[in-house]
Amino acid sequence: MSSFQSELNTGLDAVRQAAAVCRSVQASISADSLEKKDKSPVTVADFASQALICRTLQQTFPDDPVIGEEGAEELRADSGATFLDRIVQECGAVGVASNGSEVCDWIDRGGLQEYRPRFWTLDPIDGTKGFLRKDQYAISLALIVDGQIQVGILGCPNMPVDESNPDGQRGLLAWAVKGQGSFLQALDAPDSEPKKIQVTETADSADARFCESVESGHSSHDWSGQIAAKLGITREPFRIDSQCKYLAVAKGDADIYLRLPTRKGYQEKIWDHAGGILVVEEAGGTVTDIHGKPPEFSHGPTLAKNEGMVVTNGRFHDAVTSAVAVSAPVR
Ligand SMILES: Nc1ncnc2c1ncn2[C@@H]1O[C@H](COP(=O)(O)O)[C@@H](O)[C@H]1OP(=O)(O)O
Ligand SMILES: [Mg+2]
Ligand SMILES: [Mg+2]
Ligand SMILES: [Mg+2]
Repeated sequence: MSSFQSELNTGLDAVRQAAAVCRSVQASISADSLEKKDKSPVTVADFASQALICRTLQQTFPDDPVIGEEGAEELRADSGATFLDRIVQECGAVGVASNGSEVCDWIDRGGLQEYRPRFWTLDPIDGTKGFLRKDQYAISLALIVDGQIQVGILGCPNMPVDESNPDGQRGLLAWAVKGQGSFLQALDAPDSEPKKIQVTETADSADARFCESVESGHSSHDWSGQIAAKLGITREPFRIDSQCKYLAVAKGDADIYLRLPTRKGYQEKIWDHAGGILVVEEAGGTVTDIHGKPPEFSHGPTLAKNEGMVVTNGRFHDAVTSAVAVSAPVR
């Protein structure tokens, strides 16, 4: 078996199962809970997704630690009992019978806080705001060995299977193993032939389409506007939530993804990037932080030595980081 095949297959199974839970919970969000800005659906889905993925990883790789976004502390408190019941129910709905204490133990398998030579990192729902708006979100899982991302997986349950038909079938699963390319499959067609994906061949940055966060609190829209002007970009930004932006670049729907810090001192979390980065790099793209430095996955849960992120198809990466530098606001 070629390298990391077992890790990849286990990760793909885990992400498919988590996607089923996320979809079922997202479908239950009512207009009423949207109106009330009720955050409980995303809380239930976040925890259930992390529980199921950590459970699957534990079964196949019992010695592998996980740096996951969530922890079960609040669920173990008396005030968490109602949530915990709902999470147990959601796990049951995808065929995983459990009880509250098991679910909490699975979630807390994601509690590694420091660097290890081999670990997984998991964002059980990336883009919680998109999830609540019934829009885009991602499930991101990656395996890091000696500081290098070796396996990256993105589950994107709401991404259109055919970009030209946004109202058609939805749900994509993308993955990459280092050195083996990036692949894409419809989430609901696990037996279909995976399609190799490639970034665009756009050579002039002025022709580029860039994507960025919907939320201006997560990535500065003012700054990206100035960068676009410097690069001569006239196309409107493609705003989507979550690591779906990495997928958009990897499969050629966009040429650039900018993540620009809104304040000094924010440390990006490794689970917000690891899965997406490998999928872009193996599709031929380039990823650095805003200073042109490669992301460093050897400092625990955050990218402590990096700031923001710049993702391109690799044709004009230095021009983009230069435009970022010359237009940097005083922070
Ligand atoms: N101040 C912030 N700056 C950057 N990212 C943030 C900030 N606050 C939350 N996030 C995280 O940004 C990501 C969403 O980014 P985007 O806006 O591109 O969809 C999520 O990982 C979200 O966490 P979460 O995983 O809880 O949703
Ligand atoms: Mg996230
Ligand atoms: Mg998250
Ligand atoms: Mg969160």
